[in-house]
Amino acid sequence: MRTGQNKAKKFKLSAYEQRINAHRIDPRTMKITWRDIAGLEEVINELKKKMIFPVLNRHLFRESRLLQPPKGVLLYGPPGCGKTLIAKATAKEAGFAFINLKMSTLTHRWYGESQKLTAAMFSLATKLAPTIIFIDEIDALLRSRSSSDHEVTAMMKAQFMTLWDGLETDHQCQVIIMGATNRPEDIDPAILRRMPTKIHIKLPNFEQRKQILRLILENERVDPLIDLSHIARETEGFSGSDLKEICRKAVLLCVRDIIPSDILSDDCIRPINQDDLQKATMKMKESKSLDEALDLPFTASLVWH
Ligand SMILES: Nc1ncnc2c1ncn2[C@@H]1O[C@H](COP(=O)(O)OP(=O)(O)OP(=O)(O)O)[C@@H](O)[C@H]1O
Repeated sequence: MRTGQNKAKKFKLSAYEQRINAHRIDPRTMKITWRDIAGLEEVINELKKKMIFPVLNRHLFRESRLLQPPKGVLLYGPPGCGKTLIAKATAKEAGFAFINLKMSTLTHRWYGESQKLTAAMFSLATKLAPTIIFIDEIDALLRSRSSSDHEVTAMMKAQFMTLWDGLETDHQCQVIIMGATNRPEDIDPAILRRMPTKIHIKLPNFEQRKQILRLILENERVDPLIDLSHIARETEGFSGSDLKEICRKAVLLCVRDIIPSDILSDDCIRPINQDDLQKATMKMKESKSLDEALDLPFTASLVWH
């Protein structure tokens, strides 16, 4: 398969394209595959059917303008539920070039700069096609238009849409914008129309939480008596990212048991047991309720306490 990495070498890139190119990830070096995502089979199947299949089999749809892959896909839902994971795995599995940007990468205090970066993003993606441009926090710029819009923002939004429509006209050009947001209600309706495939990635339910826990602990040493159903029941309202943090905290409990012994053999860290997972869950609950009390968006704490 000819990947974006190979193709990029064949093209001369402008200075602005090179700046965007710094945000490109070669699908061959990407580690994430469908196997790294638990509980989202329906989402994966929808993406395979609506996006990957038509791009990889474009010869079948050459004559039809109606059977083209969408030029835009919106992934929306609460933080930490796998939107970025899904976008990366889609690019990896399909072998598409992947440009991973935050909206803030394109915005510059000088409109001229923003305009050139936006144009470079589209031109680089076209050169590398098939390409997924993944834009996290897509609502940050492409919010509903209002009279309070800064003139620069309004102009940039207009330019973005014009270039996007240019892709639409060239129906053989395989560039797909995948936007992610926690606030779909804030996105400009004109932008939403350009993303006909909208996928809601919700907080995981009981079964999904169990599957995520199983996957995260797959390669860890765990006590065979561990009851993941119990932890899944205890963690209603938790995201995949929260569950990962619980497992990380549980591993830290095992490590803490061996400190300060100094000579360590491979199997000196005991397996994670139910008690570790339950203690870690309690810690996470406390930390989440503190964040809620302070009205902070929850971010997994990186400090063990
Ligand atoms: N369904 C899942 N299966 C396996 N791991 C998951 C799943 N959902 C979340 N995770 C874990 O949570 C981490 C964060 O997920 P990700 O960055 O994809 O969330 P996101 O929805 O893009 O969040 P944000 O809106 O904050 O950018 C992942 O790296 C992974 O470890």
